Amino acid sequence: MSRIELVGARKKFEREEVLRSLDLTVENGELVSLLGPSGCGKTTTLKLISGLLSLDGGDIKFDGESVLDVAAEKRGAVIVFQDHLLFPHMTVEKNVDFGLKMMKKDRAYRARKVDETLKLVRLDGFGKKYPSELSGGQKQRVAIARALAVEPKVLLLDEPFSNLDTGLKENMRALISELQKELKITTVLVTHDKEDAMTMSDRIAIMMGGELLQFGTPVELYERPNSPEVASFFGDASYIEGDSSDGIVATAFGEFKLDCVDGYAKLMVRPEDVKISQAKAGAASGTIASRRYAGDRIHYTVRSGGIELKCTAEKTEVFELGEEVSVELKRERIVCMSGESR
Ligand SMILES: Nc1ncnc2c1ncn2[C@@H]1O[C@H](COP(=O)(O)OP(=O)(O)OP(=O)(O)O)[C@@H](O)[C@H]1O
Repeated sequence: MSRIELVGARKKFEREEVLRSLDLTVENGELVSLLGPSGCGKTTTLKLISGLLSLDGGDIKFDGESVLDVAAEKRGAVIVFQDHLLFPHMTVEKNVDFGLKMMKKDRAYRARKVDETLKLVRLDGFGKKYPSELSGGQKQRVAIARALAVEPKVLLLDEPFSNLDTGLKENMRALISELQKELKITTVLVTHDKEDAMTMSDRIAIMMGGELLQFGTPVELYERPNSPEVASFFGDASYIEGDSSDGIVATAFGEFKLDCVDGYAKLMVRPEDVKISQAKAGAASGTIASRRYAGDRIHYTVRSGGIELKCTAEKTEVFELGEEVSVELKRERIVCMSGESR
């Protein structure tokens, strides 16, 4: 277990500045996901933590001590890449034993550890097989066993589920979450899948263009995103403009008590927090512009003035295209986007 700190971390490849002063702390035993679009610097960050790449500026600390002068193999951080890179000519056992052998552990210890780790990833009985005899999910588990066998301080996972189909992905997510909690191992997971991030992480770091957009728990990021970019990572959202004065924001859908700076305000609301009902006098209204049946729910868009609001309704709440409806926003769920200008 280690606490990882990136302090003003910078990395350039030729002229491309991939990381611009990244500050990020992963607490002891925490699982943090790095989530962001392709090319935003997630894998680069993992490689910097592991020591496979070196920084152009800033610092990386494990438990408060800089590791910049510590070679990759001495840092105690292992990376599992998406393509799992097992040695094809070695059995599962030998693959898992590889790191232990490098560490010059004695034979009895290695045999016990290989056994123990294969059990941990539910692969007991597979030791004598070769990678070519395994499924994608099993190979991935061998790769994880190989990483865990050396008892790393830090586990770094680079898109570990991207080659797996949905069912297998679920199993792997559950397995990794379980192992991570059981072993209390500080883990950084790189993913571009919001579901991986949401379901597995203690905290999620949203990266874009080499910068951290927001860092927080899954609930914070879903319910209190600090920008439309972050909001859009975790599903649909609608935006309403308004004027803020003394903590009250006036909009076409009513007035809301919100902590926005005075002047122009941009509010975000999730589809499940937009409530539509039969038109009634005195309420804000709109017309149904689209309807999409989704089995257990119905997705609507409601047009009001120049605004389109997305709304997720119960399957029993059936409205017709063009029908006029009343629109109500759940006040406590509205978010004021900071730093937005008209
Ligand atoms: N060794 C390298 N040499 C030159 N450029 C590189 C190198 N490694 C990465 N890059 C560039 O740095 C940028 C960030 O790459 P990185 O692999 O960190 O992104 P990522 O967020 O992990 O993306 P993905 O989700 O596609 O894996 C990309 O533009 C990539 O082309």
